[in-house]
Amino acid sequence: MQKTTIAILGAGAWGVALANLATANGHQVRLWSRRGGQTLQTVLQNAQILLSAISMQGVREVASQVQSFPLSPTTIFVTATKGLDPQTTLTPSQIWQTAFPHHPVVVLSGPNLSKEIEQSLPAATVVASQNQAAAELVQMVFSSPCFRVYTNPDPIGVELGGTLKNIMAIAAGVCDGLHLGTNAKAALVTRGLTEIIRIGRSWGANTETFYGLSGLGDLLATCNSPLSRNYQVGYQMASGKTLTEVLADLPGTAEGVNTCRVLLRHAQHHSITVPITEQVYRLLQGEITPRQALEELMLRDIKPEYN
Ligand SMILES: NC(=O)C1=CN([C@@H]2O[C@H](COP(=O)(O)OP(=O)(O)OC[C@H]3O[C@@H](n4cnc5c(N)ncnc54)[C@H](OP(=O)(O)O)[C@@H]3O)[C@@H](O)[C@H]2O)C=CC1
Ligand SMILES: O=C(CO)COP(=O)(O)O
Repeated sequence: MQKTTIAILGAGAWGVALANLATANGHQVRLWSRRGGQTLQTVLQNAQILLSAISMQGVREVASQVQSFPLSPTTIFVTATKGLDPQTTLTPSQIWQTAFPHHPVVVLSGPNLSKEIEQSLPAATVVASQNQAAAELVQMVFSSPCFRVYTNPDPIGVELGGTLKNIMAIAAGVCDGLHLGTNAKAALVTRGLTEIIRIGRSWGANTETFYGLSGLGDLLATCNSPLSRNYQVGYQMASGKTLTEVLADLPGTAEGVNTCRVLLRHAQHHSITVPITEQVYRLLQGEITPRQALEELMLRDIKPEYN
């Protein structure tokens, strides 16, 4: 295929892994981070694709910095961040689309623990956009024998799957840290998916998307792997550490901590029932212990499975 010039913003674990995938396919990749040597303007020059793998906390600020530089009108934006903006509850793709209303925006999300991808272990992901041609171009850029990329027409569903599973991964870490067994874990992950779908639908996402790679797929990966930082937050809190202690030693970003706070506000505002998110929130706030969170979930009013 034709070689593409790609600017990747964010040189953390995920930005570097994605840069390596595109470089291995022969594309010209420039990586930017606020600590790096190259200026943002240099990195953006002639970029056909601008991929953001910035942590949520920096997305709005970086999007506004990018607005001050000239870009080709056909530049495609790709967002790989899994979070929600604390001030606006916007998703990263909504932030990029608002800042660049005339450019195609593609969401890249899936069960993609970067440490495994760096080892060239096989993985699959999803690129989702309302602009099919843009999604197909990004699919070509990243596809390889060890990285299988699917397109999807539901960007908000794909993005929310990756974002909301981080809260469930914290809960799954607690479940494993307390040694509650396989039945408990299966119940938690399944009810977690129900909660994700309930929230996702209120955002206009398609239910079907959450049964795919970016929903169930990422939920399974993150809830079952000690490589997940979000899982580690829950696991280590269940072993008695405080959130501050866990975060002090955590390599990289655990977006679920911030997402949980933002989401709870959104759920309360829209009257959405989010029992797991609520308990994870209270645990992160230090209001309850992991055991109390478990009791709260087990002792809720009994009800039909679906309503
Ligand atoms: N790692 C993984 O397995 C995966 C991660 N993701 C998602 O990708 C995103 C990044 O994750 P990951 O790479 O692991 O995280 P890291 O913590 O490793 O890297 C975060 C990156 O964001 C940058 N950043 C943070 N805040 C700002 C800011 N205010 N302004 C500019 N840059 C900023 C950091 O810059 P600096 O180094 O200067 O601090 C760094 O380059 C997260 O949303 C995560 O959920 C998605 C899929 C897989
Ligand atoms: O999103 C991820 C895997 O798909 C990475 O999970 P963590 O951010 O919990 O490490």
